[in-house]
Amino acid sequence: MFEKIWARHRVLEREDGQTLLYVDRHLVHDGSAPAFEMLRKRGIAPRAPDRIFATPDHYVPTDTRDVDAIANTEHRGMVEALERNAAESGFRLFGLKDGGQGIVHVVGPETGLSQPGMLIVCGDSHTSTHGALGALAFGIGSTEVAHVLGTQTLWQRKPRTMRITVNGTLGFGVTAKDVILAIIAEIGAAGATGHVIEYAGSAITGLSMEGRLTLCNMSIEAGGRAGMVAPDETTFAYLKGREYAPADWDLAVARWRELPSDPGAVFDREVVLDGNAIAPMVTWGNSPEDALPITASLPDPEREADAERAATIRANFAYMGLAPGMPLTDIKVDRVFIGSCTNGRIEDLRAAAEVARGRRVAPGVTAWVVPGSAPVKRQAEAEGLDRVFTEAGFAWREAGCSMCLGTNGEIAAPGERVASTSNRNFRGRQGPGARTHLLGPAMAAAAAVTGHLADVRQIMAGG
Ligand SMILES: CC(C)[C@H](C(=O)O)[C@@H](O)C(=O)O
Ligand code: SF4
Repeated sequence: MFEKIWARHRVLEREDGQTLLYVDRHLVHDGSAPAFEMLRKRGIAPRAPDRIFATPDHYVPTDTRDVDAIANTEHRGMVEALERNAAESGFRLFGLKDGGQGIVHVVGPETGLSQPGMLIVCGDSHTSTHGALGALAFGIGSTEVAHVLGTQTLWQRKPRTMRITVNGTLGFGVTAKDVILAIIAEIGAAGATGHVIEYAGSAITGLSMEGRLTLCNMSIEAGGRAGMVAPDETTFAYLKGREYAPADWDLAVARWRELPSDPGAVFDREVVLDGNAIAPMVTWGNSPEDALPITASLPDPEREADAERAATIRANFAYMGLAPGMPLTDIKVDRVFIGSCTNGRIEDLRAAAEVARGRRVAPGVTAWVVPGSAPVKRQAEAEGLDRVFTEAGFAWREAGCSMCLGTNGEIAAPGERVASTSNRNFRGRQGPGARTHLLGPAMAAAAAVTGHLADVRQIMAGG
C-alpha cells in the first residue's frame, strides 16, 4: 500500500536519492506562523490554497471561544496570525467561531479531508494519525512547511516498510490505545525508526475508525515515519456523507479498493503480536515504551541485566516519584486529562462517560474532558455525555490540544501526577515537574473515580 501511494505521488527523483512528491492535502495549525513568514520574506504566495486547510489548536485556551479574550498575548498572536494568513492566502480556516475548529488531526478525518490514497502532510509529528484512513500521512518541519506552501511538493527520502500484524480478538475493556502501547512496549520507542508501518491482522481490522486513528496517531512514538491501515468497509462507511467526501463517491471507492497491499507483498520488517494477550495498559516512565498491563507491578532496576536500562529506570522513578515493585494500581493521581488527538474523539468520550456515569470523581482529583473538536463537543452534548461528566465532577471544556502539551498554558503543577489519554509522557510534557501516565479513555475515567490507576475491567464488572 505504501509503495502504491508513493508511486502515485512521485514527481521526479534527484541524484542523491531524494524523491519529489506531490502533496494532496496540507493541514496547518496555529504553530505554523514561522513558515508563512519565511514565504512572505521571499515574496512567494501559497501555490495551491485550495489544498490547504487550517485550524487553531495548540495555543487556544479551552475555557473560551473568543480570540480577543485570550489573555496571553503570545498565544493570542499565534491564533491571530493563522487567521491573517488564511484571509490573505484564501485557504479554508476552521476558526474558533465557525464551529469546525479542533485539533488538526481530529478535524482532517471528521471533515472527510483525509482520504485513502492521499499524501497528507502537516507541520506536526502526529500527522501519522491520518494514515488510519489508508493515506500516507506524515509530519514535516517548518522549512518543509514553507516548501509545501510555495510549491505543493516535498522532497523526501524513501522510508523502509514494516508490517505489524496483531492477530486474534481484543478482550473486554481492551482498546486501540492498549494495542499501540503494547506494540511500543514490545518494539521500543525507536523500534520503527525509518519505517512506514502498516498495521494488519484481525485485531486491527476489527477496530473502528476512531480506534485506527488512535493507533496510527502513536506510530511516531514507536519511531515510525508514518502509520497506516488498509481502507475497507469501515473506512468507507466512516467517510461517506462527510463534508469533503468525494462527490463521485462510487468511483472514489472503486479506486480506494485497489490500495490495500497485494497478497504476498514484501515488507522490510515484520512484527507479529497476539491481540488476545493484550490487557489494558498504562505507562509508568518517561517514554511511551515504559508501558505495562495495569495488573503488573513496577520493574526492579536491581534485577535489570542491562546497566544502562537500570539507570534509566532509576532516573524515571526519581522523576515520577515511584518505587520498585509497587503495584500499578497503588499509584494515586492528582489530575485526569481526557482528550488530545490520540483519544479526544466521540467514541473515546463515550467510553469514558460509560465509566463516569453514576460515579463521582474521587476527592482531591481534578478531572478534565477536552473534546478533540467543536463537532465532537456538539455530538457529545447531543448524546448527553457532557451532563454525565459534569454530574460526576469532571470539567467539560472547549476543544484544543490543552494539557496534552500545555502550549496554551493549561498545565499541571510540579510534582502533580496526571492520568492522561494523550501520547507523550516525556519529562515536563504536561508542565515542569508534572508526571504523566498514558492510558486509554475508559482507564483514565477509572483513575478519576477511584483516585488511583485502576483496572477498568474490575470497575465495570462492579468490583
Ligand atoms: C507543536 C508540534 C509541532 C508538536 C508535534 O510536532 O507533534 C506537538 O503537536 C506535539 O504533540 O508535541
Ligand atoms: S493534541 Fe497533543 S499530540 Fe496532538 S497535535 Fe496537539 S499537542 Fe500534538
